[in-house]
Amino acid sequence: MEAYISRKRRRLSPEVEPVPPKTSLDDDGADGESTDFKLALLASLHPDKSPDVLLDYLLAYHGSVEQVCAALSAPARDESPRKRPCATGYQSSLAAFAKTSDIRPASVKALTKKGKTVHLYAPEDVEAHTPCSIIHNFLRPDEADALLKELLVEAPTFRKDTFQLFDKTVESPHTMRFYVDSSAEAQAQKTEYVYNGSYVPDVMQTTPEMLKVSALVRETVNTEIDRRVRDFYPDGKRLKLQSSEAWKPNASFVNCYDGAKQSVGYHSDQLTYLGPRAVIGSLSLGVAREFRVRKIVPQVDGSAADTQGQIAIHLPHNSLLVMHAEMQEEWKHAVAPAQTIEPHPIAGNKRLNVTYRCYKEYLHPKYTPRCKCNVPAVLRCVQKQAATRGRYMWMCHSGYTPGQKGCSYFVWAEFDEDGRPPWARGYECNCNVPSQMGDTLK
Ligand SMILES: O=C(O)CCC(=O)C(=O)O
Ligand SMILES: [Fe+2]
Repeated sequence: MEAYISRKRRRLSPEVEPVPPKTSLDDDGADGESTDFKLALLASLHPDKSPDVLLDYLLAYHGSVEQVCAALSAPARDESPRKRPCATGYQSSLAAFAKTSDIRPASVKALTKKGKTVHLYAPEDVEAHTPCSIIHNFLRPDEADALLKELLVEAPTFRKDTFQLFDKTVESPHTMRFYVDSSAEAQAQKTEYVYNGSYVPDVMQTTPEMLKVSALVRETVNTEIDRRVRDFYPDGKRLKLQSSEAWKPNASFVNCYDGAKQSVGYHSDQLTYLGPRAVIGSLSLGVAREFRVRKIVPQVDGSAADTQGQIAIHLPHNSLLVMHAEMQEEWKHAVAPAQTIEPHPIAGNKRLNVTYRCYKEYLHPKYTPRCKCNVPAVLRCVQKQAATRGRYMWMCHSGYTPGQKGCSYFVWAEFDEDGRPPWARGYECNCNVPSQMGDTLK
């Protein structure tokens, strides 16, 4: 359902984003050396330091052996690096190297450089350096196992997401299914909601364990949103266009990754039915995998974008990752293929993932603009082009899928401070702020 596979885009109009430059972020970096090699080098230079300590330094200095050596040779610091936390046996924390106030996202310096991957394990590092927060051991072990078992029964009938790219049918390298909370809603989804220009025939009603867990996810995600706003956002206020209503999941994509090679390419989730500044609660079960995120760097005058590297967040069994309101518009995420995986006692080689989402009634396709092909338009946010970055547009679904027949329909989208469109109940005209869309929406 999501635009999982990275691809070049055809240019629609000067207002729409240009073709992004191709990037390769899966290697070990511009200097070409692996972390193991760097650790071996550091160990030979600093035989008095344990590999754990050297790894912490390497992470803190973005993989630069030179900077680690300089730091280790400098006179002793007052605050020596904190002992590694040991919740999962392999966790490391960057927090020992920076005061908390220095690493709030508002002031954070780029943690990564182009071509580098920084691995984060500790919740305090994840929330300081990415738009996500993570809760390990989220459910009681028996609850997590019950949900996992239920999903393992469902998973063999999941399908690969497909869409048309020129004359080819492209498949995402994992399987999935979409669930909604009632059978009436499942029926409506099949006949009313459009994804990548097509109806989705395979929508199911949320299973009993998923529904039970949904209530727990709801409570925790709302708490996490409040904490994020209070501790991380400017002036402790919600982001502009972020809904002030409580987050209430009513739909979910369930993903299955069977074996190390199954994956999802870099993408942002579609906002068409979630609205601006959407929050998603993503529960991982079974095999632990790496969730990679990278910030989208604005492109000024055709300059090279994507100059930052990526951050890998480790998602063990029974962890809840909250993707906060700044995630979909400003970052991309992926589940990378793994070199090796550790089989899970119940799931074997499979990872199951439930992404709980809040579909907004006012974004039902009966209300949203239709393109000239008479198909409900998709909602997109300009991510790269610096001049229009952060503005939303309704456009023909074909606009982002090369080779798809469609029209060039495009209008800027308008929302009030709460992210509600003009036709929603409670919409408050942002009359005292410049319009999001100019005069284009009829
Ligand atoms: O498997 C995951 O953790 C992420 C899945 C995802 O990105 C999605 O469902 O949109
Ligand atoms: Fe996603």
